[in-house]
Amino acid sequence: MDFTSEVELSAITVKPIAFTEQQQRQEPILKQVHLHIGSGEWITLLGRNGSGKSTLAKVIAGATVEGLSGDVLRSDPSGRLVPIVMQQPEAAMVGSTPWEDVVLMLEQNEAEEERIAGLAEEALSLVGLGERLHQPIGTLSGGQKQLVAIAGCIAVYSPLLVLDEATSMLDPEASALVLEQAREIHAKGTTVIWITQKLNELNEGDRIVAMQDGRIAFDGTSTSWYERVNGHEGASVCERLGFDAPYTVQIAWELEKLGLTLDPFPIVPSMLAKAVSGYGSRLDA
Ligand SMILES: Nc1ncnc2c1ncn2[C@@H]1O[C@H](COP(=O)(O)OP(=O)(O)OP(=O)(O)O)[C@@H](O)[C@H]1O
Repeated sequence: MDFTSEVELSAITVKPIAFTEQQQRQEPILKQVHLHIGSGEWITLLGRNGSGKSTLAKVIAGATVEGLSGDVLRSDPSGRLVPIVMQQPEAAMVGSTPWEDVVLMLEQNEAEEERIAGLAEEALSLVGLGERLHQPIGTLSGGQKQLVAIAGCIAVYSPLLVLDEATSMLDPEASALVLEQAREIHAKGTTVIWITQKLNELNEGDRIVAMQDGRIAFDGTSTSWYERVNGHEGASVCERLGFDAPYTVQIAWELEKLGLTLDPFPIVPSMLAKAVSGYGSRLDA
């Protein structure tokens, strides 16, 4: 496939659909959103309930969004819709088994008929469902259903993958597995928009885009997301936007208060362990 997945949003505004007089007076769902998504980027899109994340995801995916104004530029000349992996994958599933579901998705995307069976099997094996190709969908766990949805995106070579709170209904183990699969697909070159409210899903080097009241309130690195201006409590963007930082970050902040600044700032437990052990060896020297 010879297309890339650059997306450029300029002055995007989405007004609520006016059903009632009260809704007519509502604030726009998205207000003057400007965003450039480069090919191969990983973007973690954060925001509280109702901040506009799903609406923005639909705009990025190229879905029809009523009340939309502004420019959406996609470098994919086919103009085809980007599949969105949702919170509840059942809603988008059409097949009765993982294999059937991915085959139907390939057919919808007009894949070459003789390649369909092989592509479906390959994509499902890639996400670890090679042994469950013909297991009834209803008997799969929530995490396995999400993996079927991801396999569908892999099979149709979507250049852009949008996952809208794909782990919100999953236990920690299944969440980690789904996130790991998305990270692997990204490592192979796919652009990924990972929508979440869980800060323990952030990683070093992620670009964070945070929504508040329909606007982009922050666009920067995961490190600057947690950076406390002059070390003051409550002065990070994370705290100002009302998010609870994970324990790793809270420990790093506590150490900062005691005068111990860790470099690089730890986002995940393994980084904290490494930073602390490095500090210990400096003390020994
Ligand atoms: N078609 C519509 N007409 C009127 N209001 C809408 C419409 N679609 C969404 N909204 C409102 O716009 C706001 C943003 O919705 P959106 O689903 O984008 O938020 P979100 O950040 O994804 O929330 P959540 O995390 O709860 O899924 C919400 O207050 C929602 O009720």
